[in-house]
Amino acid sequence: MVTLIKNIKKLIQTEDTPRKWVAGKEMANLPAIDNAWLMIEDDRILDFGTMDNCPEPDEASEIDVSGRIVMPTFCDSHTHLVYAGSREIEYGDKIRGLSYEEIAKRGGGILNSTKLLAQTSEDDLYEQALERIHEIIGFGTGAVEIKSGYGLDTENELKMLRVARRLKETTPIHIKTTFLGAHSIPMEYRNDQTKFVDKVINEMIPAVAAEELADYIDVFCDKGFFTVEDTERILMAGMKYGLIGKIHANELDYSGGIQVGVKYNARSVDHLEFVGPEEIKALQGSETMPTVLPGAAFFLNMKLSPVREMMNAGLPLALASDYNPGSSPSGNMKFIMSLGCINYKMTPEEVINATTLNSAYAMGLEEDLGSIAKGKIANLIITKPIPSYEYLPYAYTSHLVEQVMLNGELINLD
Ligand SMILES: N=CN[C@@H](CCC(=O)O)C(=O)O
Ligand SMILES: [Zn+2]
Repeated sequence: MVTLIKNIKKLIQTEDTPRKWVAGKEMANLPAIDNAWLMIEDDRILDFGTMDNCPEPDEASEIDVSGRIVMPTFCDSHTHLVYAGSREIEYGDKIRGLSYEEIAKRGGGILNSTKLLAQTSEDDLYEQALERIHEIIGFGTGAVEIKSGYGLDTENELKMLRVARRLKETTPIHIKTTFLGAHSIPMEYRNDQTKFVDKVINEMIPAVAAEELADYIDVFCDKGFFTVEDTERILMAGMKYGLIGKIHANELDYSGGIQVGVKYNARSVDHLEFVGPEEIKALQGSETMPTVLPGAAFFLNMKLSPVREMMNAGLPLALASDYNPGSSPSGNMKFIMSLGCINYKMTPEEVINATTLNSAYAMGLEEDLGSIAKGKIANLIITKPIPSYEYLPYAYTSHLVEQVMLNGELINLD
């Protein structure tokens, strides 16, 4: 089946030669074509160009999008969107002055979600997560990474990852899964953290691998959570089963998480509030995507990651939502772009690069998604009529996504 999208006001993030990512000063450039057409065959992009050269295929369904911008869907490379219930009670505690770490020390935070998850059936968990998947597709997300990490025992970690697999089988969004058994230390292991790490390595990882439930392996390598040594052991164990690293690093301190991630060739290191010259040096020349989570820093009112320093040092940068019940209860990537612009002083071009091509790389999907290029999967956002692409992060609470196409098919967003 051929589809021709005509009269596109601006087609953005176009590519003639495929790039794996955009780095440093290049992030300020956003390739685009004014007054464009885009042709799709089945689920892939066939070709694109300017309207003065628009093809007239015999049999094609045509979509006229006058006044609208077309761009690749967002790739959200860091979420925890399979979770049970919510944590708005803690939200009140935070407002009254407790820090994220203090709440965690008391057995709240992640462990609250662990308790709820254990009481929730797999079917119920699936229904809750499915609603979030529909929500984020409506926001224009076409690919999402989903972590486990609220199970913290083998049975419940598997439950989370089976739900993620079922979402992959039953929805059109592209899903990558990450095993995050080392997300928090359960209360009963607080006096013997090594024993818990042993359990992750000897029991959980083999069980996850036996069912082929994960693409990546993650560790919360930070102050009060897992050490560099723990992280190193878990990464090595996961890599034996073909799992690639994707590390929670340097959210709460200079944890060494970035260095250990790079050492084991992690796909990404994420959060990155605490980044100095040594961390930047470690990332330079590596294949690891620095990924910042503006939603979590905003919601927890944290120190901001030095993104300008990283980009000035020639690094690429991705942004993701971190959709989760504790530190970022939103998967709205357009709002993430706005936070990137407002709080981190990134330009609209930089945030679009960070939420499309670079975040596709951060989840291993850059060959298929993240830009408008011949042969890539036709995952597209068609905006409402808007004056410019800068208007997207600028109008920070307006819903500007009119249609979403996934795998060449328009999605019913009702
Ligand atoms: N920082 C660690 N993990 C999550 C938070 C999970 C939670 O609080 O439920 C994050 O990425 O922000
Ligand atoms: Zn996270």
